[in-house]
Amino acid sequence: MIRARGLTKTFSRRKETVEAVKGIDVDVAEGELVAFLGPNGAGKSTTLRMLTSLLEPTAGEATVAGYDVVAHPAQVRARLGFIGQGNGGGFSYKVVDELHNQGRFYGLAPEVYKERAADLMAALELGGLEKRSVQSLSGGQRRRLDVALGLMNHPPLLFLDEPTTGLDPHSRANLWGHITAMRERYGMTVVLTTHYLDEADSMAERVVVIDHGEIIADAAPGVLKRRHADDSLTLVVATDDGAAVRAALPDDLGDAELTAHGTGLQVRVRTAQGAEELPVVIEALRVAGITTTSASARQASLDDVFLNLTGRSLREEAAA
Ligand SMILES: Nc1ncnc2c1ncn2[C@@H]1O[C@H](COP(=O)(O)OP(=O)(O)OP(=O)(O)O)[C@@H](O)[C@H]1O
Repeated sequence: MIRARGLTKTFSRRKETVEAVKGIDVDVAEGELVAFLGPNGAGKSTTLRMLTSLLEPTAGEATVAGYDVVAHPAQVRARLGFIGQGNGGGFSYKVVDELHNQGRFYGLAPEVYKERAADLMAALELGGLEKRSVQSLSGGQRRRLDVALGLMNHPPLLFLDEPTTGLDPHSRANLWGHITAMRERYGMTVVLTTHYLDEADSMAERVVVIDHGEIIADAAPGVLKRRHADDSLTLVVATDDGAAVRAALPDDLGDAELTAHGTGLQVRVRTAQGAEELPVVIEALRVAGITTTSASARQASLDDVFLNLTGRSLREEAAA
């Protein structure tokens, strides 16, 4: 569905040159749900804008739905829905007029766009809001209207630029439910950008991690975590004999970090096995005569992946 090679965008601002996207290669197959994840300014929006033909690449090439984005922008646009950051159209328009205008924009016949608008309003929980002005809608309703606008031409490919930014957790979950339902209904390929780690982790089938205009990792969230981060186990033991603790721990664990904890020690180890390793560790300590007083396992997150790849925390950068 998407094939990009050496895609590059350089902006010139006064004397300054910004290399926003530095020669990325990416393929997206039909039906995939892919999230571009990265901090502010990483080049996510610029990539999306090139793939949607809104912005001409400085170098490289991309085909979307079989058409070159530079040579055939009209054919590309006819096959995709694009939901940018906080658009939502003319504020004073009524919801239903916005959808009908979008249908006219795509050259649909009135009976077609009216039926689609009614269908999408029902499917996206916008029923009853037809006559309301766009500016009177809540943030979550606005984003659902954005999704409806992006789907008016029944595109085989949907691009969403930070669809859930600014929404509360409940509205985010609700919008996700709608995006996945729409995807199943229309069999769409979905490409989105986000800087919400948990969202990329739980919703995307594939995460393309982008930093400073380059793709630094590209795989399913579970694969990224297995490849680039470890789960960790934290235990508190009732002894302050660090050497005995180290000697008792199974050999396949990483180096243990020991810190004083009351009269005992807190033990932190990395493991590729996850929580299943916890009973094994507790038993190994018990056999060595060491009592464990508390224990927990923490799963690796995509933030650990980003941290291990870049030395920076995406969580902190996203909050900054
Ligand atoms: N029109 C422009 N003119 C000059 N520089 C630009 C322009 N658009 C983007 N940039 C710069 O290109 C870089 C990448 O920006 P881009 O918006 O693609 O990042 P992003 O990953 O989408 O970030 P965000 O999450 O903040 O949207 C940034 O340094 C940005 O300042």
